[in-house]
Amino acid sequence: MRDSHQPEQPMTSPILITGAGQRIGLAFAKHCLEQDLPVIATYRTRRPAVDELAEAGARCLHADFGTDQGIEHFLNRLKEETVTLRAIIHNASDWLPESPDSDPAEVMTTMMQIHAMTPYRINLACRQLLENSESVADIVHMTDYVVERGSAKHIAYAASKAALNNLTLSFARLMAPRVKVNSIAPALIMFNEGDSEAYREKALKKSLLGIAPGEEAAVRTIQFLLDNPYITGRSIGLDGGRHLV
Ligand SMILES: NC(=O)C1=CN([C@@H]2O[C@H](COP(=O)(O)OP(=O)(O)OC[C@H]3O[C@@H](n4cnc5c(N)ncnc54)[C@H](OP(=O)(O)O)[C@@H]3O)[C@@H](O)[C@H]2O)C=CC1
Ligand SMILES: Nc1nc2c(c(=O)[nH]1)N=C([C@H](O)[C@@H](O)CO)CN2
Repeated sequence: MRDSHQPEQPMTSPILITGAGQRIGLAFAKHCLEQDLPVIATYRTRRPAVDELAEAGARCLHADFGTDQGIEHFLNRLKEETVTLRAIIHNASDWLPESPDSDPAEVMTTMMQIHAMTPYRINLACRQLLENSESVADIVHMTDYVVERGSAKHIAYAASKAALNNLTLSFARLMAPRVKVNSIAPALIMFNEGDSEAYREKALKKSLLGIAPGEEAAVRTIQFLLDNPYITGRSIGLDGGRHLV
């Protein structure tokens, strides 16, 4: 029972992480929970890792951003959960390649839906929640190094990440000074199951540092942006010097 003479403790606004069911999103959610920071995590596929997040205190919301209805449903659920947000980490993503049997219109539509429409709609809908934060709030867009160079095999993916990077510029202007908005543009961070040895060897050679650093490199970069009071409208290249190879 709180002593009535104690000053009202400022509420700690939750951090929203999309696509937190695995890999980088999951790692950042765990990082926040380890610091006793409240987390709202979205997942599309219910895995044991999501159960573990919930057991650790995260509020886990199902969200499939593949349709406008899915975004709308998520936003309605989010607003039932909180009236304030410390940060939004737009991490949810699908790395769709073009392939001979894929429909180009479907690939582009899906990529723009997840990487541009979803962050766009969530940012606009959550502006007041972010401004209600007890401290300056953050939006972090997880883009990709290919924003700078394009991609031969993930053309629509690269274009959608470039759109996301442009949202960083617009939302940084719109939401200052109560909200900072930045991109993180990773190159290879971690491999996927099933990546062949030949692919791994080739991929590692694409950067100066020649490593796949793992989730922690992304976790530290997100935290760096949340901790820094004077960076907004910028893209942080998390790419091992790939741009110089
Ligand atoms: N890993 C890397 O080396 C690199 C990563 N990045 C970027 O960093 C971020 C994190 O990467 P990584 O951890 O590998 O990401 P993942 O490929 O593991 O994807 C993260 C999550 O996105 C979710 N997701 C995909 N489609 C949808 C959808 N339609 N609706 C809701 N959620 C969806 C998936 O949910 P579920 O599994 O629950 O279905 C998945 O768990 C991404 O934005 C990625 O583009 C950029 C460059 C390199
Ligand atoms: N959603 C995802 N996006 C990306 C992934 C991934 O696994 N999921 N992986 C990459 C590659 O690591 C690429 O950077 C290697 O050059 C890119 N985007």
